[in-house]
Amino acid sequence: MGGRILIALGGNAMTAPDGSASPGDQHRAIGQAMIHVAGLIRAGHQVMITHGNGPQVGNILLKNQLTAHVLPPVPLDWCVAQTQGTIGTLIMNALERALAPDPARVATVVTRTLVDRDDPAFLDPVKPIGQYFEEAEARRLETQGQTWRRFERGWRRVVASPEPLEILDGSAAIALMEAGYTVVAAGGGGVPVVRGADGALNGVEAVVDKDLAAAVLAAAVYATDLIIATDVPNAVVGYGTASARPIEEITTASLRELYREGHFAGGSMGPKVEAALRFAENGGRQAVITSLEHIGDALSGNIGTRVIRGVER
Ligand SMILES: NC(=O)OP(=O)(O)O
Repeated sequence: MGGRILIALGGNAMTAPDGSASPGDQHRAIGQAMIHVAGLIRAGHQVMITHGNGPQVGNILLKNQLTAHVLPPVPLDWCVAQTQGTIGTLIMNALERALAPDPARVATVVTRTLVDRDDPAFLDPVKPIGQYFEEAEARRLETQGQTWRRFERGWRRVVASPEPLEILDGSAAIALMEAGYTVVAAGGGGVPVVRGADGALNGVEAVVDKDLAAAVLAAAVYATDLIIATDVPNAVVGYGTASARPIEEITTASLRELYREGHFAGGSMGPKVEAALRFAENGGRQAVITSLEHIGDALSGNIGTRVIRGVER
């Protein structure tokens, strides 16, 4: 029997290479991703899956806006919950297909993530969601109170992304896993909620970063390994420069130093590196950042950026 592995699936596992998220694109990408996940399950690992939702939640929000004249718009936390249901369903179908003819037990847990109402992130939206637009359209939507930022590929809406403090439904995920299910949990970073003075939970308008939520989930479910699947085989030092080099095995101390030096872009590799560091610093056996097609081999020791706790000797 192998370890208990949490796999965090990035956008390329759920959308086309250009980031478009049509139903066909999502079926194809998830179907491909689950072939790799099935390899880990067949190798005897207990697998839990979490996933992003940036393109999907942005699309739902846009539909809200376009239909506001006929239907009451729903809050952003509801949109996140919808993406957990849709993407969870696609993952369950695709994983069962990938494991056939072996029997598969797969379940998705609608998962809430506790955040702090006073998190300064609510005043500084940085999380990109949805599709890329031309500047003119972004500027027009800004006049309606939205925040947009320019990225390499165009303009994208950004929303608040508070720190995940606790995965509130981690115990349900563990119970299902111990009953033999492959569990999908904390999709899209989890549905963000805050606790009121009376102890009651309420949703808030935000999208939690799925990699940072994955680090919290991994600790909550006692995962031995965290695999962060993305679209590049390794994190890179000096990305975009002549001296760029891929990072292979690295200690938390060395990677933390590179992180402080600003080698990893916010909103892309930055949160993945931070999540890997948090997991390994808090006692996880190893965190691996690698491309989707390599996740089946990610535990063999020669693939991706492998973060292990410790300092260089
Ligand atoms: N919630 C989230 O971080 O999703 P993406 O990884 O798709 O941006």
